[in-house]
Amino acid sequence: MTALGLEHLNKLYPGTPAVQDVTFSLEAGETLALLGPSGCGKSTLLRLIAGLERPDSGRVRMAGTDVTALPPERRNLSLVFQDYALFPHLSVLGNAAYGPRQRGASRAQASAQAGEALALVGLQGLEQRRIHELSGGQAQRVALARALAVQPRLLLLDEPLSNLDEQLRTRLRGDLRSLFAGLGAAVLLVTHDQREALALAGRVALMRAGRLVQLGNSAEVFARPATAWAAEFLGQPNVFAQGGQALIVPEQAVVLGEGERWPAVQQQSEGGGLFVTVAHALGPLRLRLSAREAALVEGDTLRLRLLDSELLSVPDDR
Ligand SMILES: Nc1ncnc2c1ncn2[C@@H]1O[C@H](COP(=O)(O)OP(=O)(O)OP(=O)(O)O)[C@@H](O)[C@H]1O
Repeated sequence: MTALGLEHLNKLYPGTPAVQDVTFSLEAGETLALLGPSGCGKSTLLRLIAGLERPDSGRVRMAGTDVTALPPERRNLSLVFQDYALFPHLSVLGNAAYGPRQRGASRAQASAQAGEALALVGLQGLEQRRIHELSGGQAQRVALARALAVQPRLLLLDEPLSNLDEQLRTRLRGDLRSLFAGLGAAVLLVTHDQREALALAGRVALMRAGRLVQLGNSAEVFARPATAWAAEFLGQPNVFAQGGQALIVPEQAVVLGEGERWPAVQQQSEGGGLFVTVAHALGPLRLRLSAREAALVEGDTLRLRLLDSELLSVPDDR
């Protein structure tokens, strides 16, 4: 079932088209990551979906119903903010029970739903703690539990792991993936971290200056960026302008140790491996070589061949 449908959404702030003609849909049980640079409109889009902002034009549908004119509390969704926005004066249980209470559940019913949600995120036993007695990762889980306690059909997460250190992010990423898989709700996750998008979401939507540039299966979007800008944003180092188009040279297109000999103009050791810039006819080709591949560098030259079948020709929109 389609949990969320966006149709030609537009939102203009004075001087800034924050969201432009965005259309896509999200199925129940699916996780989609919204990815893009700072200021591209990710949070605005989330706020439009949540009902915290009204679009200038376009429609938001949830489970087939037009909710464009409905306030946030009537949309059957939960939003987890970047800073969690927990209530410091309430206990962990109080925070998690807040949503169900707001929606009219009895005290006992709200506690039961909160308890279930806290168990889902692995916080049993901490129900009576205050927020300031928690670690960053635990606070993040309380925010999630608070969102889950109302059993929403749609879960919106705005950079949920951005305040955590790298180690904790990696651990929570794994937890979130299995949590989402068991939830049955549609999940829309805003991030600017590509690894997070890949780890958590089946599909990725790539946004630039208010517009969707590409939307598709996560692995597919990373393997086949639709444009030169998308390729560079996703971390492809080798994107060359070529007759109005752009040529992407992915790692798997480069065969080392055979073919023509090229100058290796810059070499920098890095953790056993080697970063090399090769002065190729296409332009400076940046390669990251393993220790074994680095042995193929002969003084200041390197032989390599490009596999035509692995090269991608895309519009140059940089
Ligand atoms: N209330 C507002 N009034 C005016 N302009 C705004 C407002 N909110 C956002 N903008 C502008 O709209 C654009 C999109 O902002 P938005 O916060 O949606 O981007 P974002 O992709 O979420 O960025 P970040 O990753 O930095 O959070 C930006 O240019 C921003 O400056």
